[in-house]
Amino acid sequence: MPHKLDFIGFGGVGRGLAEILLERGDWLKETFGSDFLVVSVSDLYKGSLHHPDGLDMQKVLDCLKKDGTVENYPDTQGLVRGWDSIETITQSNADTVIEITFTNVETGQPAIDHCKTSFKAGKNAVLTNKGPVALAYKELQALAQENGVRFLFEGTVMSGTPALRMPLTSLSGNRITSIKGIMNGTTNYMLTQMEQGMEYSEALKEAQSRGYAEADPTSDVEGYDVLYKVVILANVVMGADLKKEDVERQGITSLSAEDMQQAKKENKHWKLIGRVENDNGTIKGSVKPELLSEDDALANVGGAVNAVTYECDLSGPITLMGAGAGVPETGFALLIDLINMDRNTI
Ligand SMILES: NC(=O)C1=CN([C@@H]2O[C@H](COP(=O)(O)OP(=O)(O)OC[C@H]3O[C@@H](n4cnc5c(N)ncnc54)[C@H](OP(=O)(O)O)[C@@H]3O)[C@@H](O)[C@H]2O)C=CC1
Ligand SMILES: N[C@@H](CC=O)C(=O)O
Repeated sequence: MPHKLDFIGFGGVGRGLAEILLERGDWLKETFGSDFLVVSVSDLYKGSLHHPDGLDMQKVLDCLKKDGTVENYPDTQGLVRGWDSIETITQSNADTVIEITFTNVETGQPAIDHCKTSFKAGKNAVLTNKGPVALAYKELQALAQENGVRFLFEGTVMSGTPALRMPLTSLSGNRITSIKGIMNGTTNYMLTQMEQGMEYSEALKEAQSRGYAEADPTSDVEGYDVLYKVVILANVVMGADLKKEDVERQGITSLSAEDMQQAKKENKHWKLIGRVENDNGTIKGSVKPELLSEDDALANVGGAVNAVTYECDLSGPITLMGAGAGVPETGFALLIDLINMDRNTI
């Protein structure tokens, strides 16, 4: 039986996963026994399609490329058009909802409701949307468990780089006492370009065109995106109950290309650093630009690459480095959750 998927939201990340499934669907079936079938795509402005026997995703992508919407997807018997996100989740025959709408840094909505509706309908939810995990992790995890379904979200921190699964699996048995890292691809890309002389606004435009930035890039440059990742790491990896209001936050908007170049002359680099620290039993989080000297492991992490160090009491510090954002990379994060779901592993 195929593993049937609803795509709720269909922007860059949705396209990333769709392209991966088209390119290596047969291989995934042969290698892992995972047979993924997209039965719905529901996007606010691009439109909505559902077919219980599956959509032709090449045709969906072709329509989007040509028209920017799925309106001209060919009619076939059984095709349903126009369902909104909630109708799709409640009425489709999918097993799993892929929640890839924008991250709302104020309320986490409508994604929190998308997750709740999925669980109550007996569907798993896999997301890269940080809102539900940062604001309602415990409640959603409990609801998923109550309904016997899975809640997976590897791509919420560092896209396809396993910043959550690695500490939760390979580092287990350690006490992780602190986490520190560069956790935003957009700003790290911008700071790297600004070090080379590019102006702030040009660097932001490039990061947006490469698919790294949030729908509203204020979230990236003002540090909200990293704040959410800090809360997720604290609560999911360190078992804390950190709230977004508890986290000190400062973004990169006060840094200019001149600041970056001046620092470089002194063999230093400005980086936007997220931290989670255990301060005598109280877990604290912060986000702010820090001036790192060359001997710091994070100083030369450039472009959209991110890196995070987990301070572990048994294994010592372990640093993970890889893509922090990007279309295929984040599509892959969804894929790895889906494969682990099929294997019944975390
Ligand atoms: N891009 C990246 O590198 C990474 C992104 N993420 C997260 O993944 C998620 C998706 O990112 P990305 O694809 O880049 O973002 P995009 O902004 O490209 O896509 C989000 C899509 O969701 C749609 N949408 C918004 N609200 C609704 C709704 N209520 N119902 C249906 N569709 C809706 C938007 O519609 P429209 O535009 O048509 O209005 C848009 O097409 C975000 O939450 C982001 O934070 C996480 C890690 C990395
Ligand atoms: N906008 C984010 C995307 C991933 O979470 C970033 O730039 O890191």
